[in-house]
Amino acid sequence: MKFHYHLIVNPASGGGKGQRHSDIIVELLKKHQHTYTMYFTEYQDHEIALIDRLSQSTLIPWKEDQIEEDKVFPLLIVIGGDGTLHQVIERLDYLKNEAPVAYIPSGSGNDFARGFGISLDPVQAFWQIIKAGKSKEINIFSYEEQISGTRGVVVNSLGIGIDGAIVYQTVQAEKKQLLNQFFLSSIVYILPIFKAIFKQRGFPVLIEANGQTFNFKKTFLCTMTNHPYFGGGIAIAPMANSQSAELECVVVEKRSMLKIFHLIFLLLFKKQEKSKAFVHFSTSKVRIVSTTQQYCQVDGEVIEQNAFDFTLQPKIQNVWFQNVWFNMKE
Ligand SMILES: Nc1ncnc2c1ncn2[C@@H]1O[C@H](COP(=O)(O)OP(=O)(O)OP(=O)(O)O)[C@@H](O)[C@H]1O
Repeated sequence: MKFHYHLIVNPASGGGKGQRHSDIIVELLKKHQHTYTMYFTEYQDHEIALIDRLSQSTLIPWKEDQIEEDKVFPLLIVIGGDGTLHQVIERLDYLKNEAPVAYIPSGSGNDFARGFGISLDPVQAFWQIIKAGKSKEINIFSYEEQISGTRGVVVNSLGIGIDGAIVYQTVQAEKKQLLNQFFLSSIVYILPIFKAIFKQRGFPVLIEANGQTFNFKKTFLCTMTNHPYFGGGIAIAPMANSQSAELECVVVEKRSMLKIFHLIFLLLFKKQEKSKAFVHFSTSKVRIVSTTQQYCQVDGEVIEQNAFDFTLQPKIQNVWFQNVWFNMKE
């Protein structure tokens, strides 16, 4: 079987990492005499139009029993951050196209790559794709939200409360920074986190899972994830297993500020289970009802303040990578 690689590149991801990584990958493709076509995203959500076009004309599911020596399989490779990958996978899901997706992580957070064992080094990630040789299935999850009538997929995590508020405050700070060239960029990322933490009030959440109903009166964070990482490598759920078809549901209740900062400290050492404010459980399906106006994040993108009634369950995604790393330099 031969391959033709179709590369969707978000050059702006990771502050230009997408462009730099795509240059490296193109060099490798040329050197190893692979054929390829490049598609650069030029504006926000451009991935959707590109997937629509490729889905109609090119992308097909991988069928193990239809492999032929002289046939060429069109393999999609995404070069971008978690947001780009989310957009691509969500659109393929919407179009019911089961084509496999390969991925070169090039964002600032790269939680999907950390969670599923893809190297953050583009050369290593390239060989994880080339050496894979076939499509495989992983577990991500899908959601339906009753109040807005929306549905979609989650490749990393979906959270209501403080994580949504931090993403919101960070986006606002980034917008302001564009107007103020002299602002220190590291402060731009630290200040919104503190602002969100101090502003976040405890809020009621109802969770239905595993045939039980849980009522949390003063929720600070309520996050569903299928692997350990969120927020750019923070192991919010170290117990989550990316190989299992279960979701990990994490709830933190608001106590005093001192207890919140103690929990953040424990989090840095993956010892959060020592805190009584930290609750977690695994489930194959979950409903989360939050009746007050809260921010929500889906794979690091913010949903404006609202009430939410989410139902989430695992979903199979076809991917093209081996989670074995290769000692290849180029
Ligand atoms: N050329 C572009 N300019 C600006 N935004 C773009 C462009 N191409 C795609 N986008 C948008 O960028 C967002 C995704 O960014 P992405 O998450 O991949 O990078 P990141 O934010 O740097 O990484 P991470 O999520 O890992 O922190 C999507 O909303 C996508 O539509």
